[in-house]
Amino acid sequence: MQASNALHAHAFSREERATIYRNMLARRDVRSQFVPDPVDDAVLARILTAAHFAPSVGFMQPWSFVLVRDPAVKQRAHEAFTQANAEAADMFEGARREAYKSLRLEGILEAPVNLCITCDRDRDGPVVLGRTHQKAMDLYSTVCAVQNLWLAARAEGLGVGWVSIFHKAAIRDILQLPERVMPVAYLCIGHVSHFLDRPELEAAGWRARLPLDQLIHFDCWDGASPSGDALKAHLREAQALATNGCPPL
Ligand SMILES: Cc1cc2c(cc1C)N(C[C@H](O)[C@H](O)[C@H](O)COP(=O)(O)O)c1[nH]c(=O)[nH]c(=O)c1N2
Repeated sequence: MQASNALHAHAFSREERATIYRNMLARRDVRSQFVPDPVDDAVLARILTAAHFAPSVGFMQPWSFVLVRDPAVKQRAHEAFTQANAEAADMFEGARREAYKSLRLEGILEAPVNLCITCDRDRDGPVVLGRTHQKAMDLYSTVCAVQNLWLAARAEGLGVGWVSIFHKAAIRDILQLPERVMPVAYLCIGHVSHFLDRPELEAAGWRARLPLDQLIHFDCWDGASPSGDALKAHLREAQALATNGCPPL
């Protein structure tokens, strides 16, 4: 009993854990459900703070945040999306192309706030602890900041939609980013009429969520584990709960 108490000493309470999992399960990529109500600066400050407290390689904190509220800038971003999206549609064949064209893949003009999260590739000089052998670690760190913001926004009742169908050069040009600064995520942010209970691409029949138990490997890619079946049973159970929006507790 003592050992068990010690094991759980640092865990959040069951209720708190349920809330954290609910946050992750209820987060959605939002494109069509934005409403025009403005986003309060205090709320924006909170979700940006969540982003800023993300992990980063060597504590590099390579991110910056370009907040876009000017309709003219949004308009330019939307035009850049429209051009890239037409090119994207042509990359798919036949029925898949038609299906692609029917998808809504951005909410740039409707979302009251657009936010580009960038990565300054030189922020801590040429040699960064933890990034010595894999230069992309600064980009991965920036994506951690994106995810923090996305989850905090969901907790605040704000929708976030990530738009990546752009030529990077177009976003760079529109936002006048310096050469060393990479646009990592262009996000549309705002209050929503509602949140969908599953991914829009799943609901549209574009792609289904994969079974997690088939994505687990033991010790190496083709490895088997004597206790693997037990873990896989837990995974199936947890995924079934999560699929129904229930915290897997
Ligand atoms: C790096 C990256 C880039 C994009 C996305 C996500 C990520 C992580 N997603 C959102 C994506 O389609 C969505 O996350 C999945 O379909 C799963 O849905 P939920 O996020 O769970 O609602 C996305 N969605 C979209 O409509 N247009 C886009 O350009 C992109 N780009």
